[in-house]
Amino acid sequence: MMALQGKVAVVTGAAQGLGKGFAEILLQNGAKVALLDINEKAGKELETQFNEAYGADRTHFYPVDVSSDQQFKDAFQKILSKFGQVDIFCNNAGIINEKQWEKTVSINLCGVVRGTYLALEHMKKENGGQGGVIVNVASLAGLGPLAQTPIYTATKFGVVGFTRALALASEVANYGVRINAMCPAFVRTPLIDSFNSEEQIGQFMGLADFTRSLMEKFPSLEVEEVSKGLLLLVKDDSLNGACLAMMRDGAGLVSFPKEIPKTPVAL
Ligand SMILES: NC(=O)C1=CN([C@@H]2O[C@H](COP(=O)(O)OP(=O)(O)OC[C@H]3O[C@@H](n4cnc5c(N)ncnc54)[C@H](O)[C@@H]3O)[C@@H](O)[C@H]2O)C=CC1
Ligand SMILES: CCC(=O)/C=C/C=C\C[C@@H](O)/C=C/C=C/C=C\[C@@H](O)CCCC(=O)O
Repeated sequence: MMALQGKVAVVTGAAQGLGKGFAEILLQNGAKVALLDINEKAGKELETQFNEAYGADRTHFYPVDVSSDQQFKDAFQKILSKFGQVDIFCNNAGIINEKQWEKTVSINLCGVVRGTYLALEHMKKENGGQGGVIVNVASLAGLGPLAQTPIYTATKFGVVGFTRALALASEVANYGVRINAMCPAFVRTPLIDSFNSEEQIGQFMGLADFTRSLMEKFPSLEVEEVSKGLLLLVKDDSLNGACLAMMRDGAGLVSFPKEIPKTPVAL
């Protein structure tokens, strides 16, 4: 198991919700944490709160829009200057917006790719790196479709596929970096009310009742529960290419079929 004492972690979308919970559990386990978020006010407030709670200079906030290549790269350089290294990188920032769908793709998928590649270039042994672990936050909607949010679903399937492919590349090329995905069901954060918002859901507002039925089938998790899942994926150094599915009735590592299950058809 990876010891976190003295390790340096980066969490995107850290100002609230799951990212805040992930940052806190990493601090509680001895890591230093760089908080990245587009919400500067909330990020600075959280930096103060965490430094008071866990010790001065254990946390630093960096205002970053993960859809901006330059902002992400600039922040990463500042993090290396301040902390000297990055051992853990959690790509968590994400939105639901089916109307501004290119924005959703740029944040949820492209933002994860940007963060992953920044971390990998720094961590991989062939570049003189010390190795490390990257956790990409997908969703259960990256394993099973959410009818009301086809674009959000597409981005989360993309995060799962990208994470699994890069984990395999890391294994084959011996990068010394583990890359895993988190696939939680509904979690009690501000994001969960998106399905009621015409501004975010647009043409799919009529499917709100279907989502409500799904929320009965998959009752909401608490941030604290999901944060324990993050800690597992970070600490268990046997896990690479793992997808942790998390639902109220329990969590488990997804077993992807070696063969594609199919029903034969006559062509
Ligand atoms: N809440 C839920 O039910 C579930 C959420 N997830 C995923 O977990 C991640 C976090 O979601 P929540 O904490 O629930 O959402 P949230 O809306 O509470 O927090 C998201 C955070 O990301 C930040 N953010 C948004 N756009 C950004 C950008 N362009 N650059 C940097 N930061 C940005 C926001 O300012 C906010 O602090 C997302 O990727 C989401 O898809 C996955 C499964 C379930
Ligand atoms: C409708 C989307 C929305 O507005 C609210 C989303 C809330 C949280 C974010 C999302 O990541 C949660 C996804 C939970 C998905 C749960 C189940 C689906 O994957 C359907 C699985 C298909 C099935 O087995 O029924």
